[in-house]
Amino acid sequence: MMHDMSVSPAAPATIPTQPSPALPYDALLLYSFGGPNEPADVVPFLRNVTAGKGIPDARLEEVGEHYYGFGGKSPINEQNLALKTALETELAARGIELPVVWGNRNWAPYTDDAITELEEIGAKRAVALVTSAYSSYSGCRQYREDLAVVLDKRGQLGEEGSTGVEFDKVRSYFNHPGFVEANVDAVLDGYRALADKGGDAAAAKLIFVTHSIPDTMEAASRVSQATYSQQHLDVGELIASRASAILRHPVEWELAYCSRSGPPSQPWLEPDINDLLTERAGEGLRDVVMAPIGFVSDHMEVAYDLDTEAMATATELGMTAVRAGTVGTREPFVRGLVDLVLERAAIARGEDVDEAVVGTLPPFRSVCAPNCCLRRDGEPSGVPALCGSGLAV
Ligand SMILES: CC1=C(CCC(=O)O)c2cc3nc(cc4[nH]c(cc5[nH]c(cc1n2)c(C)c5CCC(=O)O)c(CCC(=O)O)c4C)C(CCC(=O)O)=C3C
Ligand SMILES: [Fe+2]
Repeated sequence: MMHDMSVSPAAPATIPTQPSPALPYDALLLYSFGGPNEPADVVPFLRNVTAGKGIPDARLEEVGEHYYGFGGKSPINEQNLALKTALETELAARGIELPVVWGNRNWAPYTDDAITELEEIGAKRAVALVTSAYSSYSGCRQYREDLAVVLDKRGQLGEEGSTGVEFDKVRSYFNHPGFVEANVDAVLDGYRALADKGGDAAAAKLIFVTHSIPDTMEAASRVSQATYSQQHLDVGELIASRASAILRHPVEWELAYCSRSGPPSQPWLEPDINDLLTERAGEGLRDVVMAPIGFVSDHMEVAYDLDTEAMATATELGMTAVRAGTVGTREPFVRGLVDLVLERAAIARGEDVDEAVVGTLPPFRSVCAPNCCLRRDGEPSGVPALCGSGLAV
């Protein structure tokens, strides 16, 4: 394996590999959601996120309070900077020259800022790495649409796609070995933390948590081989069975959701983590490890919905609960992301690639299908999207 430095003598990191394994790409776009840095950012950030989404004002005020409770600052930006540094370090260690540019859909540095930076460094063809592991409108297509919308505003969207910097995207990576391995490590740390807290690890339930989405978005996400929830269930089984093998006791697990929004009349994926804790406590469950596999780092949803709200619920119910970490900058995750970038590059070069994958689902598409991950089934978004087979909506 390329990353196994033990098999080759130490080489200076400055010697470029010829030809670069990242070709045809000359830059990596670390593409994320964004979040506020200070109280004055909160309302404009929420406006950016919710433009035209029909989220009730009451929900927005409530979410605003979550941010104000943390000084108006989301942890997400610092975490993305840490991931950027980790990616740069991993690329340098492998002798790969590929500048990393960071951009967000909803806060500075915006997509537009990132494209400007790409132009400034002379990039012609970038590969986008989105900070969402699972495929759905929110975690995939919305990023692809944002690229097209921003290029259009810059006067750089032609019939065939970008007339400026070109973009491809790394596939949804929830079932890549690096992501799964890092989550197994995080879950094992969670079980250790539970034991430290006096919990009964052998009797504990492992509850995976992810962001809820509307049922309609879930249904539309199936276009790419398996729906959003099925993707979680597939890696959940894998993470739990691997953790169980290492812990040497059975690990029972379930999937729960957090951060529901939208009007109450609109069905979203359930059970909510708080409802599930309440129900299981009623059945006698005392010990819980919550593992937020739906998030790649400790976003506000993790800091508020899990560490604050769900923890309070668990405490009220008399449970011993811990929250496992997110993959963050864990070594297997970062290594896996760089492997994925090189895999995407090989696909772009037209090579026959053996895509690394774990679980029962196939590797997700690197080039999205025309109707992939629409917002709602059968309803074309009306917005062109990059990184697919054509600009078709
Ligand atoms: C699947 C999914 C992910 C996981 C994948 C990924 O990681 O990308 C995710 C991530 C995130 N969501 C975030 C924040 C928000 N999401 C909102 C609203 C929504 N999210 C949705 C889905 C998802 N969202 C959906 C279907 C909506 C309804 C509106 C719509 O249909 O689009 C709202 C509006 C208020 C509210 O309703 O809560 C906010 C403020 C932040 C930043 C956190 C921080 O600051 O640390 C992050 C990383
Ligand atoms: Fe969200």
